[in-house]
Amino acid sequence: MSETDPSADSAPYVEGGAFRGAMARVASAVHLVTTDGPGGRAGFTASAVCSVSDGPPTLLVCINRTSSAYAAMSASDVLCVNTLAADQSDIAAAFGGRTPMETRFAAASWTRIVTGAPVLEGALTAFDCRIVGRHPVGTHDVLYCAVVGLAAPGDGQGLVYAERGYHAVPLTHVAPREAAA
Ligand SMILES: NC(=O)C1=CN([C@@H]2O[C@H](COP(=O)(O)OP(=O)(O)OC[C@H]3O[C@@H](n4cnc5c(N)ncnc54)[C@H](O)[C@@H]3O)[C@@H](O)[C@H]2O)C=CC1
Ligand SMILES: Cc1cc2nc3c(=O)[nH]c(=O)nc-3n(C[C@H](O)[C@H](O)[C@H](O)COP(=O)(O)O)c2cc1C
Repeated sequence: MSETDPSADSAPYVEGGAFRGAMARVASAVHLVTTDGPGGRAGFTASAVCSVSDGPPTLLVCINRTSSAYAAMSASDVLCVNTLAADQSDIAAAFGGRTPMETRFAAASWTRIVTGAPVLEGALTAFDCRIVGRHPVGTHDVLYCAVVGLAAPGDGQGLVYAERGYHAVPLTHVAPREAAA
């Protein structure tokens, strides 16, 4: 474990509930992170996904070690980040917990491209990845993912999660004041 130790610093962590309350204000894209490997087929809904670098193309994914998908993700070298479209909140809910894995996957159609990880048909876009690093931080593991395949991006609207609910991205362009002048 290589967490920052707050006792080595003057400021302790804020309380977890206050942190989650603040994070509820932060709108995030919604993804299904899926795998298929020695631990079987598994997937979970994730908002903690981030682009790390384009050289080489790398994403990070954060997974709670209590997740029912954790054992399969740990046993696998591959995963796919399937970014959801606005009309896919039902499948986000299905992969968001307390649903058996086979029921989750039965809720949609799947394909495979490079690694064999499940690629969601109709996703806004999908990043097929090899897992190249794992780093525990608190309750979660951060997975570093080399992007080795892309599914053709759809032309729909994106799905975002904010204020504890799902919303469509209207893509209303807002120009900074100086750019508009
Ligand atoms: N990064 C994660 O692990 C996330 C987990 N969730 C799960 O979904 C449940 C419902 O979430 P909400 O309805 O949004 O209400 P909430 O009040 O539990 O969470 C509000 C926000 O805090 C963050 N968050 C929640 N749980 C977290 C966790 N364990 N680790 C890191 N960040 C976390 C997320 O940004 C979330 O949107 C959560 O209790 C959690 O189990 C939801 C979003 C992100
Ligand atoms: C919108 C949303 C975003 C989520 N983001 C994450 C995430 O980034 N990482 C994570 O480990 N769990 C995340 N979760 C929670 C998992 O999808 C899932 O609920 C959790 O792993 C427990 O599921 P289980 O019943 O399969 O154990 C999120 C849930 C929702 C609804």
